[in-house]
Amino acid sequence: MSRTHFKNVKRVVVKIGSSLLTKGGQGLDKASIAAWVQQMAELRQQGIDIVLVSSGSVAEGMSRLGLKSRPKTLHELQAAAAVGQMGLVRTFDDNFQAHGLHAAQVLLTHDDLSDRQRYLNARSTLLTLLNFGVVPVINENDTVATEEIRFGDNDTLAALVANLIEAELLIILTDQQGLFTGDPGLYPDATLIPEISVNDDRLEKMAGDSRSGLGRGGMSTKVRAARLASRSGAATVIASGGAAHVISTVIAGHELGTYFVPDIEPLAARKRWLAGQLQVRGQLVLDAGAVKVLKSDGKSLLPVGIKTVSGQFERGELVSCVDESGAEIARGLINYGINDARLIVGKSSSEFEKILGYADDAEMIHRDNMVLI
Ligand SMILES: Nc1ncnc2c1ncn2[C@@H]1O[C@H](COP(=O)(O)OP(=O)(O)O)[C@@H](O)[C@H]1O
Ligand SMILES: N[C@@H](CCC(=O)OP(=O)(O)O)C(=O)O
Repeated sequence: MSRTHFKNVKRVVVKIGSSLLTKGGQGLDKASIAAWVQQMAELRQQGIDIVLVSSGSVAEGMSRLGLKSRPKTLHELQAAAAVGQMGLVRTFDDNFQAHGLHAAQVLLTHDDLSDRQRYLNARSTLLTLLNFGVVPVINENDTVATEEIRFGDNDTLAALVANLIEAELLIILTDQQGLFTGDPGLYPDATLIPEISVNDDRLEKMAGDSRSGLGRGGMSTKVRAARLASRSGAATVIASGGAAHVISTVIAGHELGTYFVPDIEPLAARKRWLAGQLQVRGQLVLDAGAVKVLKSDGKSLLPVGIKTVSGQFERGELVSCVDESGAEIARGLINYGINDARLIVGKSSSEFEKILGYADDAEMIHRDNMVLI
């Protein structure tokens, strides 16, 4: 897909980072917000579905509470987020109303998307809002999210939302012009990359962390988000929120920021949901034969090809499969809890009944419940 296709997109996710929204921690940047909303409103009025993923609740809460630096403890962060989210939604609501549009607040935790039923519910609610012509404004539900159930950063949340609603384009607005060959704050000679494949091995090395003290992700989570989004075929553009008419310019297909080309085979819907799971409960080390049948033959994983298992998991939970060098090959929902899995690794299915006292699935992970990495 080239940038010229962006002119025809029907569904877009726009993610705006904390550093942009809050003028480096000085309170919400209302002029910029008005400009972004105007561009989104124009697109909405042309019939394009727009979903906004907005960070900034913690940063705005810090500003309202007079906190000089991002709180360190979870309860302070959660309190700041609760205060700041009020300002955030009010500002977006006022701005969308000024264009005759309704916004809707949607707060999500990772738990909401890891449970298949809730995932499907979130999807139908978002699609219903879009059918009503509403602009959903999504953020992580910071006040209740514990480490266990959080996305961790809104770049990942935005990518999972793009997967959820099958958006064709994810636009990530940040305080840089796009992805540079290195963090421009640390490497002044770094140059902007206008276009790169989501498969390019150099991405990891180039993208670093956040240094603003306001945001959480940095460029590394944005790159990961571009990869995640590509699993449902979505293209990603990372661009500067400060560039004039940034959203409209990207959609018009002009060269701006970094375009991540989604040149991978998109995954089927259920596998996409699997690939978006973040809480990995255990690890299986596979022998070379098992790695081969998974990768090239598209088969299920049998216990006989597993060397060791580790972690704490129940039947149905997500585990990661690695080769003997530790490289991740696949992820999937396992058919046995850790205690039983330990007993049957390396064994053939004809022995399970004798070992476990019952005969169950022959596969450790069925192909339908597995996604290759
Ligand atoms: N290769 C890179 N190119 C551009 N920015 C980078 C790179 N590596 C790290 N960064 C850092 O990522 C920051 C953007 O991420 P972040 O602070 O999380 O912003 P946001 O609040 O928009 O999510 C930049 O300000 C920069 O310091
Ligand atoms: N939910 C948090 C998001 C924090 C976050 O990911 O920030 P950023 O890296 O700026 O997108 C908030 O609203 O403050």
